[in-house]
Amino acid sequence: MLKSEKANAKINLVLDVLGKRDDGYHEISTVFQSLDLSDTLTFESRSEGIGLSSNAPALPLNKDNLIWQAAHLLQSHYGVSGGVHIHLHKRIPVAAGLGGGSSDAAAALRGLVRFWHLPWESEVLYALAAQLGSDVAFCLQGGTALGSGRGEILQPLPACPHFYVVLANPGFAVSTAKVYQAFVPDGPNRTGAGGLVAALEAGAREEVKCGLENALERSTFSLYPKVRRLKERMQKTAPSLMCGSGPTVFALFDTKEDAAKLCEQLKAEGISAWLTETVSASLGGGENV
Ligand SMILES: C[C@@](CO)(OP(=O)(O)O)[C@H](O)COP(=O)(O)OP(=O)(O)OC[C@H]1O[C@@H](n2ccc(N)nc2=O)[C@H](O)[C@@H]1O
Ligand SMILES: Nc1ncnc2c1ncn2[C@@H]1O[C@H](COP(=O)(O)OP(=O)(O)O)[C@@H](O)[C@H]1O
Repeated sequence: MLKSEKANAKINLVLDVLGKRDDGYHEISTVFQSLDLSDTLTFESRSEGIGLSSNAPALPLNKDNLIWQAAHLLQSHYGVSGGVHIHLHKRIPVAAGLGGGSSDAAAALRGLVRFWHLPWESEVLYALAAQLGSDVAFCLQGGTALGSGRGEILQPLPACPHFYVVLANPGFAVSTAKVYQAFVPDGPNRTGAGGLVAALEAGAREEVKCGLENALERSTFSLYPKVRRLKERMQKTAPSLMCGSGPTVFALFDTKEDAAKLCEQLKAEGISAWLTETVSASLGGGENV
C-alpha cells in the first residue's frame, strides 16, 4: 500500500535577528506560520535502502536531499531493516524562503513513523528534526509558533487569524547562509516579536498586519535589489513582507477576491505568483492512496 504525507510551506510573520553565536548560527526570535501551499511525499515499500524520485528536475535525489537525510536518521535511530522509496511532488518553490526542504524533511519523519509503525516519541523526533535544519522542528508541528534559539526552540502561540496569502517570487534562488552572512545589526530600535505575539494573543487581525517585520530584508535587499522592488510593488496593495531569507514576498488579505486580484495582476506583469491561505496546527494530512 502507498502512503502519503503533506509538507506545508511556512512564512515568518516576524523574524528578529538577535546576534551571531559562536557556532556560526544566529540567535533569532521568529513567529512561524504554516500555509496551505504544500508538497506531497508518497511512500512505497522496498526491500532495502532509500530511493527518491521527484517531479522537480533540479533537486538532488541522493543524500543531499533533506528527505533522504530524514529517512536515514530515522532508519538508523530505530534500526529499521526494510527500505523505502519516496516520491516528492514539489509545489513549493525551492530556495525561496518558504521552508520547502525543511517541510519535506519533517513530512518524511512524520510519514515514516507511520509507514514503519514506529512509536511517536516527540523528544526523539524533535532532536532528529533539529539535526536536519533550524526550521524542521517547526515544520514537524506547524500552525503558529514562536521560534527562538536558531529557530528550533518552539513555544505554542494562539492560532493566527485566517488570512488569504499571495506569494510572489522574482524567479531566482537565494542562499539562506549567504543572507545571514550579510546581516548587519541595526541597533536597539527593533520592535521584535513582542508586538505580533500580543496581537495574536488578542486575536487582533489588523494589528497582525501592522506587526509584520523581517530583519533579514535589509541583507537580502542589498544583495538582490529586485526583491525590494517586488515588496514595494506588493505593499501598494496590501501589508507585505519578505518570506524568511527570501526572495519570495507575501501579502495578507481578508478576502479571497482581493487576493486573487493581486495574484492575477502580478501574473499579468510576468511575476510568478500563488494564492494560498494560512492554516492552523495539526499538519500531516497523511493518507493511504
Ligand atoms: C531564514 C529562515 C527563517 O525561518 O528560513 P528560510 O529562509 O531558510 O526558509 C531560517 O532561519 C533558516 O532555517 P533553515 O533553512 O532550516 O536553515 P539551516 O539549514 O539550519 O541553516 C542554513 C544556514 O543558515 C545560517 N543560519 C540558519 C539559521 C540561523 N538561525 N542562523 C543562521 O546563521 C547558517 O549559516 C546555516 O548554515
Ligand atoms: N526536499 C528538498 N526540497 C527543497 N530543497 C531541498 C530539498 N532537499 C535539499 N534541498 C536544498 O535545500 C536548499 C534550500 O531549499 P528550501 O528549503 O526550498 O529553501 P529555504 O531554505 O529558502 O526555505 C536548496 O538549495 C535545495 O537544494
